[in-house]
Amino acid sequence: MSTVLEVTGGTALHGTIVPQGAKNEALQVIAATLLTEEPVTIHNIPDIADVNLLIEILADLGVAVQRHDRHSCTFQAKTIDFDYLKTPEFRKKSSRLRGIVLLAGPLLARWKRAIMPSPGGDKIGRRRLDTHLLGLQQLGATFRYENFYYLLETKGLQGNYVLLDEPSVTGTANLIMAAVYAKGSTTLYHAACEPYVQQLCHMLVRMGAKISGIGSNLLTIEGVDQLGGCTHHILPDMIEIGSFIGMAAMTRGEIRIQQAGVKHLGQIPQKFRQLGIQVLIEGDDIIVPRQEHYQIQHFLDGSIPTIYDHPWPGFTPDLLSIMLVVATQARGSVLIHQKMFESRLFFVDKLLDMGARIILCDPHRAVVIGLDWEYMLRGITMSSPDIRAGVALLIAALSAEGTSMIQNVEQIDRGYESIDQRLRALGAHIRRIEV
Ligand SMILES: CC(=O)N[C@H]1[C@@H](OP(=O)(O)OP(=O)(O)OC[C@H]2O[C@@H](n3ccc(=O)[nH]c3=O)[C@H](O)[C@@H]2O)O[C@H](CO)[C@@H](O)[C@@H]1O
Ligand SMILES: C=C(OP(=O)(O)O)C(=O)O
Repeated sequence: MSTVLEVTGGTALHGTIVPQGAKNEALQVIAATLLTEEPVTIHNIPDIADVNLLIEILADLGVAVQRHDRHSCTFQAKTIDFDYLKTPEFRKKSSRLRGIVLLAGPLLARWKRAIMPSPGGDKIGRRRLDTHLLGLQQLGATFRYENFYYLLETKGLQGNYVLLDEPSVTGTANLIMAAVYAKGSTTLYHAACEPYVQQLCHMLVRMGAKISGIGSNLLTIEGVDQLGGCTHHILPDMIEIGSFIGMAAMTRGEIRIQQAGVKHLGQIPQKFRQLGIQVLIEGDDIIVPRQEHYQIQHFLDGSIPTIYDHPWPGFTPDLLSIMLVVATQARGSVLIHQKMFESRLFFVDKLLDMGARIILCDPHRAVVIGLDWEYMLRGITMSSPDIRAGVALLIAALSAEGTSMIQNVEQIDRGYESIDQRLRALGAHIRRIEV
């Protein structure tokens, strides 16, 4: 048995939707609950497969997890069952989750040893862990590869100056969580500074950590002896918000995205505007009004625009697949350049089958020549290769004429909460079927 989404496209989406809490923030802050023996309560946790799996793994490790409702939990990490980290069960679970790498920093900081297994997550190209391991080494850890994991140990972490190899998001989070207990002062330069890393820092400060430079790529952390409990609220998921903007445009509908955390969205609204989509801001809501056509904006010199990813405050790589699919019905052409990951654009083959005009130049670049509704995409059967390509295909299916079947829905469920149910409330013809 497998789950398939059956989508009959061509219906404009209408109504109001509230974004879920951010997946990538949730993974960081839930891992950070390991840093204290006191209770930490987290609100606005998205009810999605990846986050639920991390919570399950913490419970397996011996953390007391109390669920208050679908989106709130209290975690209390008094002790940890280290033997569990070497079991086949842990190996199996960790191989389904990228966020598992986030346990290394807190475990090392509090218990002086940790395991970093070969993580799961999206298969979207090489995803190296050098920044994590070399950074932790500079804070006084040793590491060696054993079987399916890196074993990290320390006699006591020591503050240091660490110039990160690249501004890795989870790498920065790991180093911050290790440095809060390192002796003396740590400087992290070339650090990732996206809102979810900032949120982690704010939470740690509320727990008693001393961190300055939050929001910049230069963080200074003065080690402390102990952290206490706190309450934390997760931001809205910016990738989900971008996905809803794309759905509104591609179905020629009108959507209000409520409580979107507008000031944390960085370049996202302006990049959609570059595709010609109206993105209106009203208080903390985003409104995408109905538009018959959207015209891609040229660069000032009149040249064809490029939309590419870049570490924050640049444009997130996780929305490029969505920009690409939205461009298929724009007026004009755009080059989509996915710089960070080399296997994320292959899903365009399915869009070609649906009738889109795209030239895949190489694994990183695709030129999209917008159809401007000269004709609609056609519904087909397709498989979701990764979480964001999966949603891009879902957007294409919602826009297309006829019925599409999207297989491998587990990929979408990793990061989007009850997506079929929530889209039905906006008028989509979508149902989840077991085949
Ligand atoms: C669980 C989680 O939080 N996952 C996110 C996190 O993954 P993750 O933390 O794993 O991603 P990293 O930030 O480490 O980098 C992702 C990839 O981009 C490459 N790279 C990174 C920085 C850079 O300046 N140049 C460059 O090429 C890296 O080599 C790596 O292959 O950040 C990624 C980049 O925003 C997002 O796609 C993931 O959704
Ligand atoms: C790449 C992503 O997720 P992960 O890092 O969890 O694989 C993503 O969220 O787009």
